[in-house]
Amino acid sequence: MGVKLGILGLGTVGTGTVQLLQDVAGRNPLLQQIEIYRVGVRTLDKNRGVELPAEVLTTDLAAIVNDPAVDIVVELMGGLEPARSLIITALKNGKHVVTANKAAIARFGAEIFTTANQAGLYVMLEAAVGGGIPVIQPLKQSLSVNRIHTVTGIVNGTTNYILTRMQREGSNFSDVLADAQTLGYAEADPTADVDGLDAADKIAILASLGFGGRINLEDVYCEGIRQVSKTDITYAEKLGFVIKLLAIAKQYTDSSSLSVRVHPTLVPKAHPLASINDVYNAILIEGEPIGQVMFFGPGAGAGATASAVTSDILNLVALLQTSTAKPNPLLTCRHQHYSPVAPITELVTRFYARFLTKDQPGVIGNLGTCFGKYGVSLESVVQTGFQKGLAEIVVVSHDVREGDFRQALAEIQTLEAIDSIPSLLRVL
Ligand SMILES: NC(=O)C1=CN([C@@H]2O[C@H](COP(=O)(O)OP(=O)(O)OC[C@H]3O[C@@H](n4cnc5c(N)ncnc54)[C@H](OP(=O)(O)O)[C@@H]3O)[C@@H](O)[C@H]2O)C=CC1
Ligand SMILES: N[C@@H](CC=O)C(=O)O
Ligand code: NA
Repeated sequence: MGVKLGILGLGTVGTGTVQLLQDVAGRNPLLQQIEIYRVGVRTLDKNRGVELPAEVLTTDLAAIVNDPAVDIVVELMGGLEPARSLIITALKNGKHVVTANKAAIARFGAEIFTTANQAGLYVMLEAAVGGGIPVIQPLKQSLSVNRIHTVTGIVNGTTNYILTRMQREGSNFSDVLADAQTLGYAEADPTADVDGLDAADKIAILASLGFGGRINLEDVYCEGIRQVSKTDITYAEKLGFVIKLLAIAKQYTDSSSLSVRVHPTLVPKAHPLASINDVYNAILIEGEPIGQVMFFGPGAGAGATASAVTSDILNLVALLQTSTAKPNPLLTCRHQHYSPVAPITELVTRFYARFLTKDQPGVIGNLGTCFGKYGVSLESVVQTGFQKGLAEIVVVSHDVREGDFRQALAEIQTLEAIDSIPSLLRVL
């Protein structure tokens, strides 16, 4: 047969991809030219939900990437090692690579793309961001004539699923996480989802494509959703917001640096990202001259992610059939420099903060005075609840430099009437 695949991993995404490739009727006819030649797994004695000839399954993944018969290596095992070394070896052996592994690309992208470019090979990663949503190829091709200003995304299905159910049902965080794991959305170690690290990997990749420079992952500010409480979801709702884990990359207008960050954010209910629920992802891209364009779809799960993986395989099959000696510049990743990323203290944004205070006269006045001292102006102040004999005060600020807001909070924390500041969230 035609093009031989060596697939590394037969878990959620690997199984979805094999199922798609084994059921090609009614899909693109080029799929008929693909042979599932080898599939590498950790253990052979698992029920996989797909039928494969015994000689196809192997636990020797090194043999797959070294096998001269393999044309394309499809890395769907996840993790950093041995995924990284297997990808590098595959490239050194002249094989194109398809991967869903945002963790490896965000950390080892420089090494992987340099190796690929030197060998005139492609590394395709549509499944790595937004699951089934086509967003990598549009950024590389259809949108690449634009000057990109901002990329704002809900790019982690697991946390969006958790926040949606917490909001809708008042459910408890850990029960909903268990459901997301059962549904195959979560990473092998779900802390990568919950702590925002998976979203940070993805926004680093999107920023790199959108702004044309590598992103050092350590420069990406990252907060997850562990501290988002039912109380804040309820307050946000009353104030006209929903809470979403947003990944944002933005070009500062007055400098060459970027803001690249992941954090739970209060999103106004009328904003297009506010209605993206469950495992769905959406990526809102703003650029010149296009204006706003939003990509929406399933961000995780076997079938959706298999669609993205298989579309990358299909692109490579088409290239292998029509191949010219020169790589297609719209499919490669060639930038070498790192984009400067500004520290989070330079961010200018609105804030939501919740305070527990003694219930005594003058507390709101003291808060206002302290904020005023650091140039923080308040958009709203509400005192509605009581918790364990303490008054609960919620403020939303106007746009303010994060460093100034934090200085004000540090001083407020020392006020005698302040018990604690249980929540601090940014507002879109
Ligand atoms: N799940 C999703 O919705 C999405 C996942 N992704 C990405 O896709 C990749 C795969 O994810 P997913 O399918 O969920 O992961 P799973 O944990 O479900 O599957 C991983 C597969 O890789 C195999 N594997 C892992 N390590 C080794 C090893 N050292 N040697 C041999 N085989 C190994 C496992 O073998 P065995 O079965 O024998 O244990 C398993 O078949 C990850 O990079 C993930 O981030 C991207 C988008 C969405
Ligand atoms: N764990 C990830 C899977 C897709 O990348 C998520 O929940 O989005
Ligand atoms: Na995608």
